[in-house]
Amino acid sequence: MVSNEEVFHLFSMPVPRPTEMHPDMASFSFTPRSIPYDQTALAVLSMFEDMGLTARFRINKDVLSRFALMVRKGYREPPYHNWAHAFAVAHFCYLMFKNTQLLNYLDEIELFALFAACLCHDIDHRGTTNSFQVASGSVLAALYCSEGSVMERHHFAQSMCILNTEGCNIFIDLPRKEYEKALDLMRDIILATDLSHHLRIMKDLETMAEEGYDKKNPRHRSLLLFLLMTSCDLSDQTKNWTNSKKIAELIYQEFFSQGDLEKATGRDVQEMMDRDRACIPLLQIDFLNKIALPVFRLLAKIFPDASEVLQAVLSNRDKWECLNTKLLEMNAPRDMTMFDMD
Ligand SMILES: COc1ccc(Cl)c(-c2nnc3c(C)nc4ccc(C(=O)NCC(C)C)cc4n23)c1
Ligand SMILES: [Mg+2]
Ligand SMILES: [Zn+2]
Repeated sequence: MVSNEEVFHLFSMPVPRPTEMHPDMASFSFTPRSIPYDQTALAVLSMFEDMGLTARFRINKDVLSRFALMVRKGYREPPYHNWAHAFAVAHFCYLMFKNTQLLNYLDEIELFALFAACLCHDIDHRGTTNSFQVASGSVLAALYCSEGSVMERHHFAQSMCILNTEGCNIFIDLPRKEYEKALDLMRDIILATDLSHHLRIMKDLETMAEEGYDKKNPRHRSLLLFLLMTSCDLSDQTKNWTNSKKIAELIYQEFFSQGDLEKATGRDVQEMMDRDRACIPLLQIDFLNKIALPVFRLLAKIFPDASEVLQAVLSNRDKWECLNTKLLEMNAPRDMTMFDMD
């Protein structure tokens, strides 16, 4: 639970417009990680306000304050899957609202659920993967491994716990039908953050982009929400090279810590988790080519106003190619030590 002082401190502050917090907060090139941790809760309120969600859904300011603080507190401190990641993910959702005609594609309840899901989507992450949960026989695996998406089911369960906490339910004043819709959307969107789910629907996403988005088609509406969620989840790759490289450093700190644990317990280690075998530039080129670029190509095709983010990802992929060539020429290691170099 968050203290009443914390809630009162946030609740009593006038909510600035996002661009009053940071002049370029509404532009795709803005890096949300440059917002200090102690300003992020106010920034969440500011984005809710600026998207018109507070007014449209009569979200009580002290409930929204308590919700934002509870969600932030629900994150642990692994190198990557922490509150800074969740905040950056939600900020990209806000950028899509500000830079595209998002409400011509989705309705407001879907935007509300998407933004809330972005904030909550990795809550209580331990910095380890679904397969690690199952292999290590964790409590979460015991709870969820029969359905798969172990961590994502836990993130959703934790989110529901917060909504069921006194004074934290931002959906509470919605009419019953909209309330149920919002929670169903939260569930489907958070479960869709499992990359293996994304890989399963890639063909359907491509078909939808080919045919053209049809907002009267419920399947298209769901697919679009999942594409938007994955775009937000990978949005660190749409920023400048410094950001992209820093994110890789954080992710491989997490992956290699898991690999160390797996080695210590005599289990098989995937190459991308093994600090002695992983070649970071090659792994990143592979991830950008096979996962991130297809996502942002689809996003740019459906939202031409977002084309600049695809260019940024292409540029980062090219930077990894250059860096890989340079390290090869220098016969330099391409492991964690590469992050010490510029
Ligand atoms: C959308 O859900 C997630 C969940 C977890 C993570 Cl870490 C990410 C994520 N976000 N940014 C990145 C970057 C820059 N590189 C990554 C390299 C590999 C993988 C990975 O999981 N590879 C195995 C899989 C393809 C079977 C994920 C990477 N990633 C996204
Ligand atoms: Mg996740
Ligand atoms: Zn995430």
